Amino acid sequence: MILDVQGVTKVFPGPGKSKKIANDNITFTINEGEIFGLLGQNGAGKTTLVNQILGLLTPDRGDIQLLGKSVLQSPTLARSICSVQPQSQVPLGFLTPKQAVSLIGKMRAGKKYDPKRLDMLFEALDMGEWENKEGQKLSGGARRLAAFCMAVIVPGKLVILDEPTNDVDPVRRRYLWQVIRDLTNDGTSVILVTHNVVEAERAVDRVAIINEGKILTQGTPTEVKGSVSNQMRLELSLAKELKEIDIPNWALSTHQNGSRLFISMDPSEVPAAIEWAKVQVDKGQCIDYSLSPSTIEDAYIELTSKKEVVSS
Ligand SMILES: Nc1ncnc2c1ncn2[C@@H]1O[C@H](COP(=O)(O)OP(=O)(O)OP(=O)(O)O)[C@@H](O)[C@H]1O
Repeated sequence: MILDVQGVTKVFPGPGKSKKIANDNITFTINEGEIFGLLGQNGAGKTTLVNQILGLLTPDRGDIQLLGKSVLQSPTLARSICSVQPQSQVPLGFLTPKQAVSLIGKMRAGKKYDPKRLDMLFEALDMGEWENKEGQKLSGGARRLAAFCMAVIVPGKLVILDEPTNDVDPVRRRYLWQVIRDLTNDGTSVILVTHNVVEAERAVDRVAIINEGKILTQGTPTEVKGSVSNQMRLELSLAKELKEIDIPNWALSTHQNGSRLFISMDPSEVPAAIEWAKVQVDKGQCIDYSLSPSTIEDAYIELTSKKEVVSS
């Protein structure tokens, strides 16, 4: 086991005399070679948790062990075991991605630094057009990829990636997921912090959904899908001017996000759902629709809207 988080609680002072429980009795473990997703909305408590794993914050209760040693007793432990890509952009200034990544590589590995790994990473992520450009002149996506390479040029046993695909184009996202998966082949473990549940579903071995400081559920994507795993979902793009839409009685649950309406149903209702969706398009109520098996996003919405503990 690479990481063992047991009952971690972190409370911050809030406005006045109030308190903010950022992490509430969080427990999970990560095995060698595993990609573990930490999913949660803004303010769920993900960064607070990561900062405690890195020894940058001390838990009020609980313990965190890296490779069997407590981070609390040895706050500098994380430096030798973890590498991190932070959520915020890394300022490259006048450095080119190549200079920045090789600098980090030499700092971490010293004489053992192998420049061939940089070439391999840049090639795998198709970074040729940016590698010798000044960092401050690069797009957000290019800088994000450079920051990823800085984190993994000499990867620790645990690599923590906070929203690594933000601003990255869809083609390079795919390359990035492949590089992340390749990292695990030699036993490196990865924590992927994200709000992008759909992407996470494809990439992770196990996942925990965190909401208001608590882990609501954790397991493989299939386990986490749980109750929704046998459902289908209809997604509608509603017409802009639409105020209300009558929800059909076969709907098991609905969720609206801006102009996107999601309706879950039993698979036996698929013909009725298609018929109903066509009528909505004909009436101009919606622009288009799609039907798919329920995803981890549906489970996430169901869990976080109930705001109750399902398992831990
Ligand atoms: N130093 C602090 N002092 C007071 N409150 C804090 C502090 N750091 C975090 N919080 C609060 O704790 C809660 C969890 O914050 P955290 O940054 O861990 O969430 P997050 O899941 O990482 O969010 P995001 O996805 O937006 O980065 C939030 O309500 C936040 O306002």
